[in-house]
Amino acid sequence: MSELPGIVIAGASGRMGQMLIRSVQDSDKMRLVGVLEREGHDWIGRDVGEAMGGQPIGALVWDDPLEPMSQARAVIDFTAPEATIALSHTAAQARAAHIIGTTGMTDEQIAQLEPASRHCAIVRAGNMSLGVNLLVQLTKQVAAALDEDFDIEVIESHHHHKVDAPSGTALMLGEAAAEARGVTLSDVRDAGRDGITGARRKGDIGFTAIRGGDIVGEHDVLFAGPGERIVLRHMATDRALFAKGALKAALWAMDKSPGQYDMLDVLGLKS
Ligand SMILES: NC(=O)C1=CN([C@@H]2O[C@H](COP(=O)(O)OP(=O)(O)OC[C@H]3O[C@@H](n4cnc5c(N)ncnc54)[C@H](O)[C@@H]3O)[C@@H](O)[C@H]2O)C=CC1
Ligand SMILES: O=C(O)C1=N[C@H](C(=O)O)C[C@H](O)C1
Repeated sequence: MSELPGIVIAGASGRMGQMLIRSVQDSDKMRLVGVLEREGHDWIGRDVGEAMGGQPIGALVWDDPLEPMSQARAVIDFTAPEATIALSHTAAQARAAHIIGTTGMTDEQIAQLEPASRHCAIVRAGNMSLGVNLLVQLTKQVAAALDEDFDIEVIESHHHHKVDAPSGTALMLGEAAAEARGVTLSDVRDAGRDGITGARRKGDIGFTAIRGGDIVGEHDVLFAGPGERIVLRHMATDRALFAKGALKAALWAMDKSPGQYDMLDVLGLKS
C-alpha cells in the first residue's frame, strides 16, 4: 500500500491547531508529519502529542516550516494574517496545498497570496463548515429575491478570545449578499455603529459583533422589511466542524492545479 499523504498543521497550540491535530490523528486518509508554532513558543522541539499532555505521536513542533513541509502534500493553517502570508511562500516552494482558515486578513494581505497561488493550490475560507457554506448560497438566493426595502444585517457572536471583527464568516455572508444585489461590499458596508449615527442608509449591509464566554461561532443574516423579517441562522457548537472541513479541503486540494479556491469549490456548491 502506498504511504498516506503527509500533512503539516500550523498554529499547533491554538484552539483550532489542537483540534486539527486530533482530527488528523483520527483520520485513516492522511498522516501528520510535523506541526508549526511561532518562534520562541515553549513547544518548539517537543513531540506534539506530549506537548498536548498525552503520549508521544512521533510528530515534532517546528518554528522553521522548511523541514516538515518537505514531507507534506498540504499544510492546514489557522494562525494569524502575517504568519499565513509567510507560510504561503514555503507552501509554494514545497508545491504543497495551503489550506487557510485564518481570518482578519486585509485586502492587501489577501493580494499577497497571489504569487504563491501560481505554484500551489490555495483553499481559503472564513468558515470551513458545510452549514455555513450552504448559508452563503441561501443568503445569495434571498438577497437576490428581495429589493432594498429589506435592510440586510449580519450579526455574529464569538468567544471572548477572538481578535478580529467582523468575523471572516460574517464578511463571507456580507459579500454573498452584496454580490446578489450587484454591489461591492466595501461601498455599502456599515460596521461599528456608535453615537449619533444618523438614520440607516438604504442599501447598506450592516455588521454587529458580539464577543463573550466560550461561544464557538453563531451567525444570523437578517432581512428586515416592511411588516416582516427573515432570519437565516447558523450555530456552530463544536470546533470539530471546522477541522472536518479543513481536512476535506486538504485531501481535495492535493491534486488540484495551482490557483485560489474556496470551500464552495471543495464542497461542489458553486452556483
Ligand atoms: N475558517 C474557519 O473555519 C475558522 C477560522 N478560524 C480562524 O483561525 C484563526 C485561529 O483561531 P484560534 O485557533 O481560535 O486562535 P488561537 O489564538 O487559539 O491559535 C492561533 C495559533 O497560531 C499560532 N501562531 C501565530 N503565529 C504563528 C506562526 N508564525 N507560525 C506558527 N504558528 C503561529 C499562535 O501561537 C497560536 O497558537 C483565527 O483567525 C480564527 O478566526 C477559527 C475557527 C474556524
Ligand atoms: O475565531 C473563531 O473562533 C472563528 N472564526 C471564524 C470566523 O472569523 O468567522 C469561523 C468561526 O466562526 C470561528
